[in-house]
Amino acid sequence: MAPARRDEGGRAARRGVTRAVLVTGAAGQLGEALRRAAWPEGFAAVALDRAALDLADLNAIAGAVAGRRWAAVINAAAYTAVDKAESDQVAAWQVNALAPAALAAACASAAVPLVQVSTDYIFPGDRDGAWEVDDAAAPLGVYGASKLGGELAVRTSGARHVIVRTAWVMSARGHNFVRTMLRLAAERDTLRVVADQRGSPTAAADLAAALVRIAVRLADDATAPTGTFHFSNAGATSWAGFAEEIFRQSARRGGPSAAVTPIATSDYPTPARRPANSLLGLGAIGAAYGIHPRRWEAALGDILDELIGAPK
Ligand SMILES: NC(=O)C1=CN([C@@H]2O[C@H](COP(=O)(O)OP(=O)(O)OC[C@H]3O[C@@H](n4cnc5c(N)ncnc54)[C@H](OP(=O)(O)O)[C@@H]3O)[C@@H](O)[C@H]2O)C=CC1
Ligand SMILES: Cc1cn([C@H]2C[C@H](O)[C@@H](COP(=O)(O)OP(=O)(O)O[C@H]3O[C@@H](C)C(=O)[C@@H](O)[C@H]3O)O2)c(=O)[nH]c1=O
Ligand SMILES: [Mg+2]
Repeated sequence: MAPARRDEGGRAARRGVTRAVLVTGAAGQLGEALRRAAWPEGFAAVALDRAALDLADLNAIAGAVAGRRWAAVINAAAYTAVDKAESDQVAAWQVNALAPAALAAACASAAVPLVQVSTDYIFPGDRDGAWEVDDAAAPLGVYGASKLGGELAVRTSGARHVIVRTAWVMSARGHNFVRTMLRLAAERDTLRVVADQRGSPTAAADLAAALVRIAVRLADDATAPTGTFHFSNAGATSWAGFAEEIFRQSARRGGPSAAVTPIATSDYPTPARRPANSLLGLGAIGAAYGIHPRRWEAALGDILDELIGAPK
């Protein structure tokens, strides 16, 4: 348990009360990481997967929030299939915008703070430099647009809230670029990967630790900072640079690797357009919450330790 949090959690623990935080999307990368995260003494995650709470069911959402005195709610569920969303708009908006609207309305009624997770893909990506929390959003695709709809619903709900935008989430489990690259490398010697889209890979575990800190602070402190923040691991790369680092670190551990041929986005046609630059400015979350993420290469190392083993 995190010693820094003993005071807040300790009071509840002494009273024998566990303060429960409702987590949606329990089976996703972030939901799993929130379940495994180190919660401070006195706090526990109650993580619900789709079978336990289907976000397509707005009445079920209202019932889940009203059914218990939650310390906070973290919405880790989302429709994350970026390309499929282009031809499946209603489903994407249902999960990414209407469900957060229903969660936020229920949180507002129950006076429960809400942590909503959003994405770098709400930005157009059409200039260099990091995107700051108050920069104008202009999503290029349905996924980003639906996630922006979710932000707006939460922001206007009256619920005390924090919206955390993140990027390029990776984990030893679930669907992500690291696992895709390792799988493809086992089948091919050379992979073509786009080199003109830049961003920051982010370990689900690191994001989860930041969200735990934020949710606990919101639960404990009525003056905790609210609003919109960014969290990614530190540093920037392209998808091609990311792939090269995956294979460099995988090879060091005796895992699969492949040569990476850098290509242009125009040579890798996909249904959804993606931002060319989606770097997120981390100043706001550092100033408000004292959260200063480590570099993405180190976070990737932990994931490969888990997937492959320690470096030889
Ligand atoms: N993955 C990424 O690269 C990025 C993610 N984000 C955001 O981070 C958050 C977490 O994403 P991540 O964990 O990576 O995503 P995943 O795709 O790994 O997990 C999303 C989870 O949401 C669940 N879900 C989808 N639809 C419903 C529904 N109708 N009812 C209940 N649950 C549902 C899925 O359930 P099931 O398993 O049953 O399909 C899945 O377990 C999301 O808000 C996402 O938009 C932001 C930037 C990057
Ligand atoms: C598999 C593959 C992908 N690519 C390209 C396609 C795309 O431009 C880029 C990344 O592809 P992916 O489909 O893995 O990533 P994508 O689904 O776009 O990932 C996004 O997911 C959502 C949920 C987010 O919120 C974003 O932050 C981001 O993480 O790599 C290649 O160039 N070569 C390849 O072999
Ligand atoms: Mg994808």
